[in-house]
Amino acid sequence: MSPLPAGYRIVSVPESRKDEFVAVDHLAFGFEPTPETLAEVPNTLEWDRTMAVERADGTLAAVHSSYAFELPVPGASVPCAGLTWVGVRPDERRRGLLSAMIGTHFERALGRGEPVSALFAAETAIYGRFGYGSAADDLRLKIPRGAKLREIAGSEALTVSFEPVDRERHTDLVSDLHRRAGAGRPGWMPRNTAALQARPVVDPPAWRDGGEPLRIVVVRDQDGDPRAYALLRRKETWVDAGPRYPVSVRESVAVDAAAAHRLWSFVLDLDLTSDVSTWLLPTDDALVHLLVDVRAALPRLADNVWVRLLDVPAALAGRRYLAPLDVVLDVTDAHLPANARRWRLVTGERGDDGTYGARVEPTDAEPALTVHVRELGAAYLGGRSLTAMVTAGLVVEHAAGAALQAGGAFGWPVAPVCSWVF
Ligand SMILES: CC(=O)SCCNC(=O)CCNC(=O)[C@H](O)C(C)(C)COP(=O)(O)OP(=O)(O)OC[C@H]1O[C@@H](n2cnc3c(N)ncnc32)[C@H](O)[C@@H]1OP(=O)(O)O
Repeated sequence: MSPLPAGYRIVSVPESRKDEFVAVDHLAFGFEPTPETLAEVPNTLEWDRTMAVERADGTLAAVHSSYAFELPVPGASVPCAGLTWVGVRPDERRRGLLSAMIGTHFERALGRGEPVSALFAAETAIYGRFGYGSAADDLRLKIPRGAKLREIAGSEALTVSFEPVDRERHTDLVSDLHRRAGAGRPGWMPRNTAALQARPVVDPPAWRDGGEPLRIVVVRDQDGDPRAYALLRRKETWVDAGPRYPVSVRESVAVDAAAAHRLWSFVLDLDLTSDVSTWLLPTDDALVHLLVDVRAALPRLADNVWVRLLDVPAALAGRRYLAPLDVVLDVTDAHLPANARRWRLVTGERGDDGTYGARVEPTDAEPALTVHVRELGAAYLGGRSLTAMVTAGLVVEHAAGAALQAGGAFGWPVAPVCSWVF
């Protein structure tokens, strides 16, 4: 992708070089965890997927790693390299180190048979140039205490517990409910290792920003089975008019509407509090529909997961489509030339769930759409409209109506999101 400075080379990083690796990331991100935090937070790196740029003197100048994920996509899931821990020493910036690492990352992911890569972007300007497209938004709300919810039958019968988070007791509960609540949602990345499963329930004091230790609200049915949780903390705040504690929700999930109603009825009515801030909710979360006055919750969108199609035909054939489609796409991709050509995507028989699989083959036929691999990545999870991209001038439509038809097939009724940052 771009040559490294003379004497620099890309190397694998074994666990024995963990301290060197982590030190580069701390320099790049400008933070230094306390020994207490380091001891408490599990290291999630997969060492056979952890790489660095080494200088001629053997020291590390830049690092990255990836997770072996299975990315939920519309109606299916595909192997995915979850790019993470990208950092370049501040005194080595803008010399092409990231570009070289991205080249290695693509090559290794393709070698492992991963047709897709995904990431959370520290800054939005970084990854589009490498063909990653912003594929989902998440919703952030700041809901006034006591906000009214629409009534949902069955909510009253559910019980609620509120307790300190305990890693031993709550890891499995959170993992299991997270998986169940997100089933069928594109982008809902499973936390597939013990270290990743522990992440949501660890709570070193340095992460509390003056708030209380992490608490968990659990909603259970009459049999005692968990149906929803919220991980949250309150921050003691007194003003002349009285208590005004803000509540910050780290993660919340519910397996059905009654559980969501019971959960939010409780969280929105905690004593001493003034408002509840949510994080990384899907844009179609049940809460949006339950709130009587969603405007008062000051909804705000932020870019969520970014997706890069590494192997275009395998990636496009790896998901389902909402409508029959026969379309020729002229794909542009400056970094992975094997993708840069015309592809014919043809859907097959309608499946039992009403959706369609597809085969994707090279063709010389005239294209209906010219699309950069970045925009294809953005549309891949079904949450971005190809028609809107034509309107914005990012996708070129050669045949009238092609974007409407392809967009209808690529779209998906469940909004994509990843509920946690990897
Ligand atoms: C998935 C994740 O882990 S996200 C975390 C990313 N890490 C961080 O944000 C930590 C702090 N920043 C860094 O470590 C580095 O500055 C990085 C990783 C963002 C960039 O690394 P560099 O080695 O400087 O990038 P590199 O020199 O390869 O730049 C490639 C191109 O991207 C551009 N670029 C790189 N970073 C940025 C940025 N933050 N904003 C805008 N453009 C950028 C460069 O200008 C260059 O453009 P050009 O090709 O037109 O000349």
